[in-house]
Amino acid sequence: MKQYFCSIKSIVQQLLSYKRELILGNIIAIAATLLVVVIPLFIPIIVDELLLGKDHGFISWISANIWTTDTKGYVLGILAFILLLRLLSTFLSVLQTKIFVSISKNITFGMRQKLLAHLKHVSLKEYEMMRVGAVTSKLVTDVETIDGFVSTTISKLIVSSLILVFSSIVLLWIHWQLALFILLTNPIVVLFTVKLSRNIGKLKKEENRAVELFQSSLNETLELFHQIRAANKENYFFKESENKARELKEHSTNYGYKSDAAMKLSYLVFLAGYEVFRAVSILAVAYSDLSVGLMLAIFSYLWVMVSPTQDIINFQYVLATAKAACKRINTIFEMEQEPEVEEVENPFIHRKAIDIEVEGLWFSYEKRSRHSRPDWESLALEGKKSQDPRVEPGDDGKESNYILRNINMHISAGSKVAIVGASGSGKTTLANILVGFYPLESGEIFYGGISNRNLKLSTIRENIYLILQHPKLFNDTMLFNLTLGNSYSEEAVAEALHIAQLDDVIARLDKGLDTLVGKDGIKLSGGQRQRVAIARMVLSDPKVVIFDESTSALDVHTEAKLFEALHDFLRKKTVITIAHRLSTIKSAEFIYVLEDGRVVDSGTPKALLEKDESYFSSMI
Ligand SMILES: Nc1ncnc2c1ncn2[C@@H]1O[C@H](COP(=O)(O)OP(=O)(O)OP(=O)(O)O)[C@@H](O)[C@H]1O
Repeated sequence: MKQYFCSIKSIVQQLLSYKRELILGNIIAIAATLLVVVIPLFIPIIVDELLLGKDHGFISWISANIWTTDTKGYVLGILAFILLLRLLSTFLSVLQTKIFVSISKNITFGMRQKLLAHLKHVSLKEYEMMRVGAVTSKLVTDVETIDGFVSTTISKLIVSSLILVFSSIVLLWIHWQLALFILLTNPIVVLFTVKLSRNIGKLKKEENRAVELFQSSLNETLELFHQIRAANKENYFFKESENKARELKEHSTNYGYKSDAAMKLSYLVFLAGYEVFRAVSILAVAYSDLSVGLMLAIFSYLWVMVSPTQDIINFQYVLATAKAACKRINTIFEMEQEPEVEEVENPFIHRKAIDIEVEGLWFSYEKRSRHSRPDWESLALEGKKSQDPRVEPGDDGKESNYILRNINMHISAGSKVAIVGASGSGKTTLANILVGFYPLESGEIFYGGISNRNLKLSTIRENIYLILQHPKLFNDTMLFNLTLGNSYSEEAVAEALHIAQLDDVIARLDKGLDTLVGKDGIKLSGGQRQRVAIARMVLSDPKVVIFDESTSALDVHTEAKLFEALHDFLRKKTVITIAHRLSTIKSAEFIYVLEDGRVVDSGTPKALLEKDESYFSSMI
C-alpha cells in the first residue's frame, strides 16, 4: 500500500493537479482585482482636473471621445462607472470563490479519504490502543485547519501578491522616489511578523491536542456510560471530561488572544508604516512636483495594499498552523497496518470444507524488534526434546511475554474440534490469529495446504467466521444487524433466524426485523445478541466456523436446541469450538487442551477422559 504523508509539499502537489481550475480561478481573480485596483486612479482625475484645474488629459479625452458634460455630469458619470466596476468585481470574486472552495474541499475530502483508507487497514493491535476521540478529532479539526491553509493559499496568496505588484507599479509611476521608500520599508514589517508567527503554530498544535484529549475523554465516558453508572462513578468520569474541557479552554484562550495579538501587532507595525508614508507623501507635495490629487491616489493605494499585506502576513500563521496540523494527522498515517499479502492461490475455492494446520506458532502482544525475537537456530541446537526443532526460548525471562508458545495443531477438513483450557491460557488469542486478526510472531498456519503468508487476510476472513463471545451490534434495525448491509433473500434470513433460535425473539419485537435494537443492541439480552451473531454467521455461510464462547450466555436448554438446529448446517464445515462448559463441546471429535499458551494435551474426548489428570476430565 502506497504510504501517504501529510506535508506542505504534498498539499501543493495536489493543488497542482487542479491546474485547469487554478488557472481559470486565478484569471477570474485577477480580473476581479484589476477592476477594483484601478478605482483609486480616478481620484487624481476628479480632484486635479475637476477641482484644481490641473490637466492630466483624461477629462479632455472623455470629452473628445465619449461624452461632453459639466463637472456634475463627469462626477456622476465616473461614480456610475466606479459602481459598475465594483459590481462586476464582486460577481467575479463570487465565481472565483466557488472555484477555489471546490478545489480546497476536494483536497480535504481526499485527505479524509486517505485517512479512512489507512484506518480501514490498521492492525488490530493499533486499534486496541487507539483513542477513538483522538482519531476523530484529527479527522475533523486538523483536516479543517488544512482546509483553511489550502483555501487561503489558492484564493489569497496569488491575488494578494498581484495587488501588491500592481499597486507598486502604479506607485512607481506616480512618484518613484516615494514608491521606492514604501517598497523598501515594507519587507521590514514582513520580517517582523515572520518572527511572531513561529510560536503561533506551536500554540495551535497545543490547542488541537487539547481538543483531542477532551473529545477522547468525552467519547469514552459516553461509550461506557452504562458501566460508569453501574459503578456509580458518573462524578469521577464527568469531572475528568470537565477537566479536559478546562484545559481546552486554557489552550484556546492562549491561542486565541496570542495569535490575535500577534496579528494585531503585525498590523500595528504596518499602520505605523502607513502613517509614516502618509507624512512623507505630504512632504513630497510640499517639496516636489507631486500634485494633491496624486497624493490622494497614493493614500488610496496604501489602503488598497492593507488587506493583501495582511493576507500575506496571515499566510505565515496559516502555514505554521497547517504544518502543526499535518504533524498530528501523520500520527494516523504512522499507525501500523495489517500486512499486505500477494495471493497465489485461494484454497477455499471449490472446496466445501478445509483443513487447518498450525505449525510452531509463537505469539506475543508486545511489539518486538527483530533483535528481541528468539534465536531459533541456536535454540534448535539445544532443544532436542521438543517436538519442534524450535524449542522455547531459554531461561532469560523473555519467554514469559509469549501468550502462545510453539502451538502445533492439525484440524482436518470437516472435523469438529474443541479447544479447552483455563481462563487466560490463550484460546481467544489463538482464535484471533486463525482469522488473521494478529500477525504471527513465528510459525505458519496452512489453510488447505496454503500458508498464511500467501493468503490475503480478506480471503481468510471471508471463509473463516469467528463468532465472538460479546458480539457488537449496531444501533440500527434488527435486519441490518443480521445482514450488515449485504442483500439476502427473505427465505435465507428466515432460515438463519430459525437456526439461531431467534424466531420467537423477532415475533416479540414491536416492528419485527425493522425494530431498532438500540445502542450496542441494548434492547436484546446477552444470549439474544449471541444468537444474532450466530444468525449472521449462518447467512455468510463460511467454510470454517470458530465459536469462541459464543453460546456462553445461553441456558443449557436453548444451547442444546441451537446446536441441534445447527447440526445440518455445520455437518460439512470445519468447526472449532472454544468453551468452558462441557455441554458446548460434547460433540467434539478431537480436543486440544491449552495451558499457559502451550498445547499440553490433545486427543479424542474418550482418550482424554481415560486419563486421570486432564483439564478435560476436570470439566466434568
Ligand atoms: N489484546 C490484548 N492485548 C494484550 N494482552 C492480551 C490481549 N488479549 C489477551 N491478552 C492477554 O493474553 C492472555 C491470553 O488471553 P486470552 O483471551 O487469549 O485467553 P483465554 O484462554 O481466551 O481466556 P478466557 O477463557 O478467559 O477467555 C491473557 O493473559 C491476556 O491478558
